[in-house]
Amino acid sequence: MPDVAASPLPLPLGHATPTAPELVLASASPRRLELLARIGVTPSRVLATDIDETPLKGERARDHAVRLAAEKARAAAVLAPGAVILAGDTVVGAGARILPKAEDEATARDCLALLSGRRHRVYSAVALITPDGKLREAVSETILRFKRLCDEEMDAYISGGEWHGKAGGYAIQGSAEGFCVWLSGSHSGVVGLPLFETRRLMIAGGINVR
Ligand SMILES: Cc1cn([C@H]2C[C@H](O)[C@@H](COP(=O)(O)OP(=O)(O)OP(=O)(O)O)O2)c(=O)[nH]c1=O
Repeated sequence: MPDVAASPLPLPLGHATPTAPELVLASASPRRLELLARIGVTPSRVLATDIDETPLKGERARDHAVRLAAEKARAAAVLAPGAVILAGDTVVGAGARILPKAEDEATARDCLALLSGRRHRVYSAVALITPDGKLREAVSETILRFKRLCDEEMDAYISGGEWHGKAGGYAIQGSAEGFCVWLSGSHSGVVGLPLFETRRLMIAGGINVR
């Protein structure tokens, strides 16, 4: 009969060690929580941060996403010392422009007009701070092309409200996927947390992930 007591017990998923530090998700985005659950990770706490998300002069979309994810993680680390902190940031870039997070209809409409019939990129950055203070960072880049949108399509999309609070004024996880001719990169990244990069960072940080 095997010596059951001697065999190591599997650690609960999403935990670092048997005396695991708590895992804090530094994000108010419900999408990030749902995406993390898909790789078996349940944070012990969710902490929304309030950082200035204004792009720096001349800042590129990729650099902006990486900087903001790190700033969110650092802000949460101050509030939860000794915890493992995970943060993310998703930025839509069209040409040299960083598109805003749409908080009103006019902004969402401007974003859709810019994205209509052309390619754009979504950068989704993830930052992990471990209790030793080390910051690990990763970013996914996804290229998407939307069909040319007619006025009726734009009006219907705007009245549906899915754009609210979303970078670039759309949510690929909703009806906007019907506008997407193709995408190349990370679907989870576009939604808010690139799961391949996130899982890799967590494993590098000593977190047990499915
Ligand atoms: C492009 C795109 C973005 N988004 C979302 C992901 C992010 O929640 C949001 C971009 O804003 P973020 O600043 O990345 O995140 P947030 O403000 O929602 O949350 P927090 O700063 O507290 O972490 O846009 C979608 O849900 N679907 C999409 O297709």
